[in-house]
Amino acid sequence: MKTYLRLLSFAKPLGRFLTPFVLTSLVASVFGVLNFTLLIPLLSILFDKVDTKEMQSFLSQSAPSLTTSPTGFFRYYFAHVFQQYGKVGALQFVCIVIVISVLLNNLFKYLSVRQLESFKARMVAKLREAVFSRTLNLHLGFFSNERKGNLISRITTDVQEVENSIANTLSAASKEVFLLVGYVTALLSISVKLTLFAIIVIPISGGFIATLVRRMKRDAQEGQRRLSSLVSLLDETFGGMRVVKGFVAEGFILDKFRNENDGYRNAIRSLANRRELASPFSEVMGVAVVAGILFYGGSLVLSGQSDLTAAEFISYIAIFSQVTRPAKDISNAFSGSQRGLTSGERVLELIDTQPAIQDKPNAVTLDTFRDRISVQNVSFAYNTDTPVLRDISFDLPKGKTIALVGSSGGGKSTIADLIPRFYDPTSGTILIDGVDMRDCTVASLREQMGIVTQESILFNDTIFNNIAFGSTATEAEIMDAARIANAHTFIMEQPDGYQTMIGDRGGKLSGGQRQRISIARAILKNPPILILDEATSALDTESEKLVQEALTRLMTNRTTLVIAHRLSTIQHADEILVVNQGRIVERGRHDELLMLDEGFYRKLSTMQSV
Ligand SMILES: Nc1ncnc2c1ncn2[C@@H]1O[C@H](COP(=O)(O)OP(=O)(O)OP(=O)(O)O)[C@@H](O)[C@H]1O
Repeated sequence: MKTYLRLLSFAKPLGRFLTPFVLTSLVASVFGVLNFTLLIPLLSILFDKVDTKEMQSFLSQSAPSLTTSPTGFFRYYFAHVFQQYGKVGALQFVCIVIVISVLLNNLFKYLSVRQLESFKARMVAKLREAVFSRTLNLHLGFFSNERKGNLISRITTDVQEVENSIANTLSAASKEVFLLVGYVTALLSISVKLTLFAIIVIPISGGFIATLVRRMKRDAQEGQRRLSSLVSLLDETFGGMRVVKGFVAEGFILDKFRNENDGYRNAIRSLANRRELASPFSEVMGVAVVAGILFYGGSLVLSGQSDLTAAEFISYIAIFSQVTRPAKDISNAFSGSQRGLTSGERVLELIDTQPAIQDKPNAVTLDTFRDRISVQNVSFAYNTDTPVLRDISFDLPKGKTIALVGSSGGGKSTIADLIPRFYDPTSGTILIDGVDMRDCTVASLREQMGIVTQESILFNDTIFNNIAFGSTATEAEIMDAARIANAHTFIMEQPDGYQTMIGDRGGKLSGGQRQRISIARAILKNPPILILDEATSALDTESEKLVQEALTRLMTNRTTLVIAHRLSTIQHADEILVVNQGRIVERGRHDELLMLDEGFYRKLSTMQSV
């Protein structure tokens, strides 16, 4: 119930949608109930014997109001018509009333469905936006621990599932609830005793349905888990198609796919079986209850213990048989909603995840970078107790370049990730212009920085928009940035120039071109501090030269922390930190480090033959 209410609250303001929906559904069900409540007694009067006493008593009354008793209202006029126009006229009256009532019933049903549809669409759109916006604001570490496919399926299929089942359930249940209330009121007005008997008998089926629902929830959870794995597998496969083909790994991938697909199929089959079981079960129970009422009530009428007339009893049974349909629909809707509820819980869980990196209540805004970044005795561990960085200290003064080098897995990228606060140190502090970074707003801190990573992060959009990346830069500014990044020439050679679409993740461009677009983006942002993960190793000599040139221009007059893979590119760095197994093992300028006998840097340089 809590999950339901939270999901519904996304469609705020609820009153704007629910009030007209409730009103139209209510009117629709009044007309729906009216048909059945009127039909049999009136026809029985016509075709059976004319209950003149009843007619007389109706006619002696002043006309009852439609709101206090719709049946009384119509019976009164029926009696009138009957007296004035005879049986055929009265029959005509009944038929006209029924047609009008069905017409109004359907008109209001349509109006209520329209309200519900707009409510549903609003709820789902808001929910999807809320979950995406929360995900965007989560800390980077969250994304290393969570599979991408799992996140994608929460934002797409799970939200869809909420729409399909919860909103549809709400629609079915709410409409049927009014109908049910209408029928039960009609039943109570005919016989309280019989209705109480029915109310006692009906909940017997409740226990069975509850067990079934619990099992369905388990199946739904398993199904969603399998579907997430499938989406992850698709994402990984399509993202790495070149490798899959190069390693002739299609069979291996297909086996993995089959495994997840079969798991999903089994969960869904079991869920569907149980859902299908719920329906016939409630139908049989419904019929059994009707038979029970027929026997119990019929015995009372036949033995004269009840003051119900035969017409009233038949009318009661006719209405009661109608009760089972909305009751069954409500029970079906409830069992069918389990999948949507499971999905809803997955979506809400993501919405409730708190980012590990967020602004403190009185965080200060950094307007500019004036002096230096000081990393002081910093240690860091990811999710385990084993530290990845131990006691790291260095200063990055304004306008200087510090390079990080060392063996793979030593901790260079981790150090670079601490500067824009992608992670916070486990111990130690990082100061920017003397202020602890944790006391600054995350956005203003990151505003001071430009990041160029090994992997160019590009979107399936135009080159122009990929360079602008949300900024309101003019065409001239974008072109200037592209020129400095050595990208203008190749961009102009593209079929649509700056308006060329570059495909998923920039797939229609070469590696070097992608990097130069990333560099142009950083040049356009023009941040005082630059964090650079050099990725020249994957490029050919010509491309490398262009990229290196672009990087050198980007670094001019900036404060730079660069992760260097080739020592040739950092010979002029102001300080080089050699990182090994999470510690800074050597530090100094290029020439100084080369002088160290048995030094780590010296060994690296021999390996790269600088
Ligand atoms: N998200 C993560 N979760 C857990 N451990 C991680 C994570 N990222 C990196 N590590 C571990 O931290 C250590 C340091 O990794 P890091 O990427 O900082 O090294 P690196 O020096 O940049 O390596 P390379 O030069 O190969 O990129 C490695 O042992 C790595 O396995």
